[in-house]
Amino acid sequence: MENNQMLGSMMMKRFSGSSKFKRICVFCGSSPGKSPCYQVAALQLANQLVEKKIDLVYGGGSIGLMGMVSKAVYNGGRHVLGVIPKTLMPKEITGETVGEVRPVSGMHQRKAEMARQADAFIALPGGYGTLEELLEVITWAQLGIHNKPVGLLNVDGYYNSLLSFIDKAVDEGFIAPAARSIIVSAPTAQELLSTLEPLRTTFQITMVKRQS
Ligand SMILES: CC(C)=CCNc1ncnc2c1ncn2[C@@H]1O[C@H](COP(=O)(O)O)[C@@H](O)[C@H]1O
Repeated sequence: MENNQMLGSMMMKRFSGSSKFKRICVFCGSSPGKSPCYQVAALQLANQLVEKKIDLVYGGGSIGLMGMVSKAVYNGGRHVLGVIPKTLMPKEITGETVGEVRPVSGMHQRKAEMARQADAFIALPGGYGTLEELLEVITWAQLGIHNKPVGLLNVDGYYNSLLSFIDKAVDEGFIAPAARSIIVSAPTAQELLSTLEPLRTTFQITMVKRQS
């Protein structure tokens, strides 16, 4: 496709409210969090995905914020893919899942499969599991293993201390300044998605230019 044709179709998609992203991987807490603001943010993200016709890939399970996002995206008519290690499949651990469930052999395979299936990543508030998943996709971006945008939904400043820590790591020479920009943060789902969209667009244009 010619560059100007491609730009035209991108503009059409932007005005029609749909997205360049087909499927986004969401990392989030298996707990709901204490403040209702986290659950509200999870539902707002789900609504944005539905509105922009974006499908969901996530860690499976119906508990906490994971359950809220997956149910809302599924009920909104989008495809939901839950990638679950066989050991976590018993319903008493992850609860009743919605949509398509893909069993994998372990936690490492799960992350690789979630990353393979998505064309961007978003982390909502969560605990160790969410942090581990987030940091891994950032590390993979730094190593050039993927070039998919990574967004942090910084609900009510939940991730302020993580962002300050990353800035300190840059100041202290442990993270390259260029690698700081891998992670994009915003306080609302709407802002985050509109910040992530052009990142992928820019990349695609670069790819087209390289190929032509
Ligand atoms: C035994 C137990 C605690 C089960 C929790 N059940 C779970 N079911 C599915 N995915 C999960 C579960 N716990 C953690 N994860 C993964 O780790 C993240 C959430 O971990 P956390 O709550 O932030 O730390 C999710 O994005 C998910 O991919």
